[in-house]
Amino acid sequence: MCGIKGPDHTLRPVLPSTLIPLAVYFSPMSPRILIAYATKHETTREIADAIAETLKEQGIDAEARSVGTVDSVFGYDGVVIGSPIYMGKILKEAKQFVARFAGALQERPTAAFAVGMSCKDLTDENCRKVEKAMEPVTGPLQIRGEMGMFAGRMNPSFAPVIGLFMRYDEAKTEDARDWDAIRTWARELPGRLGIAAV
Ligand SMILES: Cc1cc2nc3c(=O)[nH]c(=O)nc-3n(C[C@H](O)[C@H](O)[C@H](O)COP(=O)(O)O)c2cc1C
Repeated sequence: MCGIKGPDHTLRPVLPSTLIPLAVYFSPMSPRILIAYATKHETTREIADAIAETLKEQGIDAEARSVGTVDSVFGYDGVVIGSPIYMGKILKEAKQFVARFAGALQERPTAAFAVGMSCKDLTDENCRKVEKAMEPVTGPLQIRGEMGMFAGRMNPSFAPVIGLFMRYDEAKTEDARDWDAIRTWARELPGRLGIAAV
């Protein structure tokens, strides 16, 4: 084989410069996954960041972005949509994201996760409430595999008025995020989306 010695003393093949753009075009690229999140108090953003980091460890080109900053989902091989739940509903920004990109989202594999204090105790009733809240995402899209249901973070400052009407255990300061559960779910995402790392 024709080759030159690289600085690390391994043989490197020589490509005529005219073929380099072709080689770049055909070289395997890392699959790209978008984690599009809505948030009011950053809890869900931090979860989306942890999911992106976990995917990157698997060789996936993952990007966590607030739903409002996404102009297009073209170029992504899969999309994950995450929202916190407030008063039994997901944030309107998450609904708007799904409505805005519905066509393109239906053409690519999608996964979803919800964040809420009810996810601390996933009884059948709480699961049903979370599933109901996520219907604006799961209804129009073919969500792959199990939806992530992650306990969030609570602070009375999140709800200065409504907080007065919450039970003490619902309104107290608490970070109930289970990072192991979040990372385990994220590690299973490529399989769920049918995307293989290169
Ligand atoms: C006013 C208020 C209402 C909430 N309602 C719900 C709810 O209906 N179900 C639930 O599971 N969690 C509920 N939560 C908890 C939030 O989902 C939790 O604080 C979440 O971590 C917030 O995420 P964010 O920081 O990304 O906005 C509520 C929190 C507040 C402050």
